[in-house]
Amino acid sequence: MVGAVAHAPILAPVGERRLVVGAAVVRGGRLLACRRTRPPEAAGRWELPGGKVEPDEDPAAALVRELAEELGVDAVVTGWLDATVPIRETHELRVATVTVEHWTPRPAEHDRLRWLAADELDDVDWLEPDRPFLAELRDRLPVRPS
Ligand SMILES: Nc1nc2c([nH]c(=O)n2[C@H]2C[C@H](O)[C@@H](COP(=O)(O)OP(=O)(O)OP(=O)(O)O)O2)c(=O)[nH]1
Repeated sequence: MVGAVAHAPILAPVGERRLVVGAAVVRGGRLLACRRTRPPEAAGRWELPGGKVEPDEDPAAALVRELAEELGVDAVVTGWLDATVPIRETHELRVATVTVEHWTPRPAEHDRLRWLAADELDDVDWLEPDRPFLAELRDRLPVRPS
């Protein structure tokens, strides 16, 4: 038994992990998805713009900072989705809704941006932790007439 305990993975409980914040930016009824370029194992995968919250940093302030750094836009956080989703063993993802008044992005870290309608959210290869948020995000987007 001692051996089994010694070899158990050390998983930090949700809440003790370092927080990563992602932004749900919606314009014209579509959600912004960004394609990563690094690290190699995540390059080509899609995510919400955002990043790691620094120690003692307010999560909303961190998201505003990340959107300025990554996209060169000035964002306002308007609310948070309910879920908190683990990222590997060390981090956890929360997602906020944001508004961006003047949308003139200068992508500094992503090689492609896409605006996805409700029925297109499954068209890109999202990072795994983002997938549990898609149903709630889809519900917030208008349904397109078929
Ligand atoms: N930004 C962002 N990161 C995500 C999402 N989903 C997800 O699993 N992640 C992961 C990818 C990375 O392992 C981690 C965030 O790292 P990052 O590289 O984007 O953050 P950062 O700019 O603050 O990082 P750093 O390189 O300066 O340390 O969280 C998402 O929707 N947005």
